[in-house]
Amino acid sequence: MSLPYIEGDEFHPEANVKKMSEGIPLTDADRWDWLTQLREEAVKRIASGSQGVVVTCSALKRKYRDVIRVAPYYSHDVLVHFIYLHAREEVLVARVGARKGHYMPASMVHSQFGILEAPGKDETDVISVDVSGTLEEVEQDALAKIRDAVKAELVMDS
Ligand SMILES: Nc1ncnc2c1ncn2[C@@H]1O[C@H](COP(=O)(O)OP(=O)(O)O)[C@@H](O)[C@H]1O
Ligand SMILES: O=C(O)[C@H](O)[C@@H](O)[C@H](O)[C@H](O)COP(=O)(O)O
Repeated sequence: MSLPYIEGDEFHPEANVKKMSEGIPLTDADRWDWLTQLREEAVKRIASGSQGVVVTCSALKRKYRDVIRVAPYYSHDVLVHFIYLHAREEVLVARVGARKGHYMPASMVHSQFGILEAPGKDETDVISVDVSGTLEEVEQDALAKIRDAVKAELVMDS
């Protein structure tokens, strides 16, 4: 997509990383400043001339997504889209278990499913992508859906 990329993991404070390394799920309070910071970083990139920005993070609850959704309040021409990457728990546990050199143990995937609020039908800014397939399949599907969403937006604007 040739856009700058903000990886949410890199913005967790040390206390959050320590908790997650110990297999302790974060609380809403632990996530609040982190989500705000991700939004601020994204808005900053756009304000400094970027056409857009990709942020990856686990916005598991609707109220977390709402933190990101207020971005246009700070920078009026910003349009927010979410891409909801979903797969069955077993698939994600296996992938996280096989991942090397990351602080998050696979055991935490379960608690994340426990609090996950899958986007509702009324969250019309969400594009859903099933990530059970290969990386190539996921990439193609995601890019096709993003292109469609952008096209639909241009039609609405014209
Ligand atoms: N479609 C896929 N097929 C196989 N492995 C995948 C796929 N997507 C991601 N992975 C692997 O799963 C692990 C978790 O993916 P990652 O991108 O780190 O997820 P997140 O940052 O959302 O936790 C990584 O080791 C990644 O290489
Ligand atoms: O809100 C949270 O509980 C964390 O953000 C968590 O969801 C995130 O998954 C970890 O930072 C692990 O990093 P990965 O997203 O790379 O697995």
